[in-house]
Amino acid sequence: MPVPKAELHLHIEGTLEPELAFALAARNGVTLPYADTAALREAYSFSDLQSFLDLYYNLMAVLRTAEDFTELADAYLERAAAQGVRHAEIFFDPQAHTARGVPIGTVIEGLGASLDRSEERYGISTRLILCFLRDESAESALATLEAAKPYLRRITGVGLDSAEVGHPPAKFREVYEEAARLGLRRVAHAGEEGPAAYVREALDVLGVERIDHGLRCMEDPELVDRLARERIPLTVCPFSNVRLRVIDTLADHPLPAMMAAGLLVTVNSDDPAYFGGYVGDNFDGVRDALDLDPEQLRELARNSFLASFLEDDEPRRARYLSEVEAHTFGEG
Ligand SMILES: Nc1ncnc2[nH]cnc12
Ligand SMILES: [Zn+2]
Repeated sequence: MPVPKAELHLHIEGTLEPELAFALAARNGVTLPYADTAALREAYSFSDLQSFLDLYYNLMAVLRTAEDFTELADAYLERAAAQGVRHAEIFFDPQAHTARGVPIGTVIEGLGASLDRSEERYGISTRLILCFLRDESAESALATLEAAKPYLRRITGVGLDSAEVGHPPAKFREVYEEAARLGLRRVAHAGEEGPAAYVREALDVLGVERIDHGLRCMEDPELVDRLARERIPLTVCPFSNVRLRVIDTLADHPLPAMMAAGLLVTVNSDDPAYFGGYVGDNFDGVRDALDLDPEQLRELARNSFLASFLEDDEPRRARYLSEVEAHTFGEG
């Protein structure tokens, strides 16, 4: 049995498996530039973040109706449940859909229909985090937040993703200020390909409560001390880091060094359909490649709930944490 865990860094569009992509393409009359699922899978060889993003955005063309988004989320939740996920805080990229003429309401209500029955069907509590594309303009991010206002009851927080280098967090100061005024939680990708300075800026200028990835903080010991002291969670994605060539191999991953430095790190899957595994696979991968012992794995699982946005339901968080403490580690 896999250890109970929360997944806090998961792009729902990154769970689009080739089989579902082809099924949706057929249903929606979209032609994909790949002969079949095997040919598509062969394209999953990336040289960096941008080479992945190009394919990731192109494949979204198959997502058109609310039902498509519902099916996408259902498929993720079913897989996540099988890997021990009890709570999921799910990113989505509205601008990638509105740019193709899919209304934001279609996206949010489609995802929402799946999330509404997630607990009952899959035993997973959920939150939704709206991400701004940092390679689009600040004005576009503001317009996206404005368009999301009728749906805010479904949205817990905002995030920042897409091509990092050259798009520093400060570009989005205004939209994060507005998100804070609306009572939204704030996170941002930083220090994935971009420098440690972007991590600092996300904290100081955007007021984020969690850093997504954050790996490159390790180049700045003062920043590491601060992140540890302030208990700022880092949502690390080991398979993603290897596939996007942020690190060479899993055995080189700084995860153990991050834990030893006292950082509140969590393990996540990022875009599991593209990077070779879901969150339980990432746990197994780091366990094997980095020789993590059961107490380290328990710490990672515990951290996932401590770092989650469950402040509105502390009894639930306490229940999940006691499941972690009661877990017996065997092979998983
Ligand atoms: N790993 C990642 N980094 C930045 N943007 C993303 N969008 C989806 N996955 C991403
Ligand atoms: Zn990500």
